[in-house]
Amino acid sequence: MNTQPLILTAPAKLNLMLRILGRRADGYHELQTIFQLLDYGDTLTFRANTSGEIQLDCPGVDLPAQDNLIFRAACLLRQQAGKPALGATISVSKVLPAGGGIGGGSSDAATTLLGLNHLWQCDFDLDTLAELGRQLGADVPVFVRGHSAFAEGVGEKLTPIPTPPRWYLVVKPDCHISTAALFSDSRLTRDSAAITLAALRDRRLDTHWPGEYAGNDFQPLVENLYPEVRKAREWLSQFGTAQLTGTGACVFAGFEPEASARNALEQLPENLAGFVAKGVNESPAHKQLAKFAATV
Ligand SMILES: C[C@](O)(CO)[C@H](O)COP(=O)(O)OP(=O)(O)OC[C@H]1O[C@@H](n2ccc(N)nc2=O)[C@H](O)[C@@H]1O
Ligand SMILES: Nc1ncnc2c1ncn2[C@@H]1O[C@H](COP(=O)(O)OP(=O)(O)OP(=O)(O)O)[C@@H](O)[C@H]1O
Repeated sequence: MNTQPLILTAPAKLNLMLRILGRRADGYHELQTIFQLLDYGDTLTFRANTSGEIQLDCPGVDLPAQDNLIFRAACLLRQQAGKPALGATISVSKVLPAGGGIGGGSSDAATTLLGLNHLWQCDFDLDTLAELGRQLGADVPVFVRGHSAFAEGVGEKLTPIPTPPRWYLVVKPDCHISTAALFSDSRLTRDSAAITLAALRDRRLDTHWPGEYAGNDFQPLVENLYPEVRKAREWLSQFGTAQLTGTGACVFAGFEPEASARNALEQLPENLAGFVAKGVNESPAHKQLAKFAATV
């Protein structure tokens, strides 16, 4: 066991496009999406021990510890390792809004699997950790694998895909959207045509990529149910194409250079929250973990 403290960033994601292709017999939906990882996220500090207890300090997440995805990820990993004496203290500095469509809870869970797998010396490979992650949520595997990617299935069939260097302004309207409620809404469009990975790859990686393939099938329904999301998107549209990420509530637009994004952030109306982040092809958590493994 490695008892050194390990500090990792749990990055946010954006869905640069999202198509709902259909509903499976188990109620889950077949999707196509592009996950864009961001160089911005929650900070998790892990300390491993042999107390058999997982202690979590996660201010800002209003849930009993046993429901927190971080706690659930740690317990699932320990169970898979078959070593009940494994323990850890985990403290979290939370910046990603829950119910934002930027995958904060999912990313926290994935980062916990990666961090404790290393400290506890479980030595599970990424395939095993991604499968454990899938049991916690459809968005967890992409954060485990740590690459911006084209995703199919329920979001777990991942093909890494390079994305253009770009900055994003992410805006959070003041509302919380339940992913489960949206997926089960009878008004949701579920019959989009599939696109091919080849079609995406054939497009030049210019600043507008993925161009005509952008868009999000949740957007019309979300904007109907939550007028504040439509207003936020309309405000952001003055700077370029703006769209919903995941099931919302956040909307985003791409910028180049960084100063343009920061300039737009300064003009953000008071009733909206927002942040600027860089789109990256590799997760900051993976980079930090590789550095830690090399130095400790
Ligand atoms: C909308 C996205 O954020 C796009 O990245 C994801 O598809 C949602 O992923 P997530 O939040 O990790 O979702 P989960 O926690 O696995 O599931 C929440 C609920 O959403 C529904 N759900 C989720 C993913 C999916 N492909 N089909 C679904 O129908 C299910 O009813 C599930 O009960
Ligand atoms: N560590 C955590 N951080 C945030 N939310 C958590 C956490 N653990 C459990 N949750 C629960 O998970 C729900 C979804 O969290 P998450 O931050 O992934 O939402 P989201 O950004 O809308 O996700 P998605 O993009 O997958 O729709 C929250 O509403 C919260 O109740």
